Amino acid sequence: MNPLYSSAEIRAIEQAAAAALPDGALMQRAGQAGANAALDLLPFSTANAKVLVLAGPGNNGGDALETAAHLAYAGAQVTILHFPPQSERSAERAAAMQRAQTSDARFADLDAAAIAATEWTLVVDGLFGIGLQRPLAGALRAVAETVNGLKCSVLSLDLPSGLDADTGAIVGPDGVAIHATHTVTFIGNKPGLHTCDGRDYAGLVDVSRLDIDAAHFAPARLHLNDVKFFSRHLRARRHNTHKGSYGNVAVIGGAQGMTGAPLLASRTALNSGAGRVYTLFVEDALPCDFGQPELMCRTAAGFDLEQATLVAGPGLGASPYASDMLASAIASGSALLADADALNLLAANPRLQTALAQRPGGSVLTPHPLEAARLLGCSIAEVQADRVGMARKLAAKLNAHVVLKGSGTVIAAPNGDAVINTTGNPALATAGTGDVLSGLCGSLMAQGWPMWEAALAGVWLHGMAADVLVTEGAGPIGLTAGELIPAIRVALNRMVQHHGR
Ligand SMILES: NC(=O)C1=CN([C@@H]2O[C@H](COP(=O)(O)OP(=O)(O)OC[C@H]3O[C@@H](n4cnc5c(N)ncnc54)[C@H](O)[C@@H]3O)[C@@H](O)[C@H]2O)[C@@H](O)CC1
Ligand SMILES: Nc1ncnc2c1ncn2[C@@H]1O[C@H](COP(=O)(O)OP(=O)(O)O)[C@@H](O)[C@H]1O
Ligand SMILES: [K+]
Repeated sequence: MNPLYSSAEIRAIEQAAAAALPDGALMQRAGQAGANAALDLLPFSTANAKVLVLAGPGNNGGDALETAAHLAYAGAQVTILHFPPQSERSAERAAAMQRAQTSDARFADLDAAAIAATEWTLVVDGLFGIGLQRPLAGALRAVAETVNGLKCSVLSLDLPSGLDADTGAIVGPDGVAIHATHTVTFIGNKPGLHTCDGRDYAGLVDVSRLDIDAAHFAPARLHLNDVKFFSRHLRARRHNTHKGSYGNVAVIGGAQGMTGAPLLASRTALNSGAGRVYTLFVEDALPCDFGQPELMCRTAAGFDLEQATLVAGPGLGASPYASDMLASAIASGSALLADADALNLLAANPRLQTALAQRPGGSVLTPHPLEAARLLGCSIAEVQADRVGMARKLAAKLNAHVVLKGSGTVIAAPNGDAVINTTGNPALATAGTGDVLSGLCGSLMAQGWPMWEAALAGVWLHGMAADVLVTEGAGPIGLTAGELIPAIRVALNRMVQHHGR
């Protein structure tokens, strides 16, 4: 089920596994896995391949030296740029060094200009792994910047050097990281490869467990999103059903000048299967959504909030009336998703936060990083520096299922379970896509999905729809939020056909 491990967990697994193995076995296996991944990226005639191997001062550098020796034995022209430790730190690294020295790999003290002057087939990045403690500086930084300017493939060992394995943030301040096209990561998969800057810097990720016994892996509390987590709720429709069988959604929003947001959320809710959808306006209601006349457009005043799953926030505004409506939604017994302005109103009102946290059934919150920062009373940079930690913190604080949006969306439950999503792309970086997501999650909740699974499936489908549209050429540039809606409908129906019972 795609577990993700923190660097502390990886070190514990590594220690336990190493204790039962001959000295250096894990580094040798890492080197073999690195070489296999590299060979996959080289032409069949290895002798023509020019490979630059960057070997740092720690054990990641040891993995690189092992990799270099294997590639040299396979016939590639290997050049090693070695950053030696102040004193050799481990017997295993020393043994790796010896193997590299006795191979045909060439050690060369290349500066940035010399690196840039050669046409490399591949660069293998073994500067730093999970032991990085500060930003890359001096010669290391210059090498990383030069490599980032090359056109060839770049394979990072364990993780792109300069990236934080736990958070996916580039270690700073003002840090740089190797921009890899491929990463082979060792022992277990790592959250930092999949969120924040991780997706941009890691490229295609492959996990090599180094043949470590499964008994050494404790159950993880963090996973990559997987259809298996929610597939049992993908149900084929029974013939003997009617609109009342598929739930009601009421989207609460639509202040003056912001009527588009609740319409996008409402249209998505309808097109993803909710039986009836109400669009509730806190100011003057539109008479009808002429593009989707099935929606029931009403003023929020007088609507019985007990009769629908509530999606509060799209275009809600910050008026006292909007705040009162949110308070009523929180006080209702209906399932509740809060997005956008509802989150800003919550951030500004500790009493609403207390009421939300005390809801017996909990709630779903879908903040982007700025909304999360407001709710947590910190900066956007602090949220982005630890997206998983901050999503968990917010989930615990507000007793809610939190969807922290952005590249590698994090879904966190109040009990600390968390998932990083793998679908989606920068086509989604456009106005209104968040409204589509809130309507989709609300729709699944109205159709009886538990909040956790609705959030996982909603985020998955939303990203999948964007991925399909990009494959078809409708993005990433210029995709509009409304185009996601029919693509989500197709993706959902396909998933039900494939997995539903
Ligand atoms: N020990 C083992 O048995 C295994 C280790 N593995 C590899 O070892 C890596 C972890 O090794 P380490 O703990 O040695 O850590 P790293 O190799 O990531 O680097 C740590 C070393 O770099 C120095 N350092 C940290 N940041 C620096 C910076 N910005 N500038 C200059 N120097 C800096 C540290 O003082 C330390 O000497 C993993 O990522 C993985 O690649 C794998 O070989 C699996 C087995
Ligand atoms: N670069 C990106 N990669 C992947 N997903 C993205 C990216 N940028 C935005 N998204 C997704 O798009 C949606 C944007 O939501 P939000 O910021 O609330 O937009 P809006 O308020 O305009 O609707 C979220 O689901 C977010 O995860
Ligand atoms: K690395």
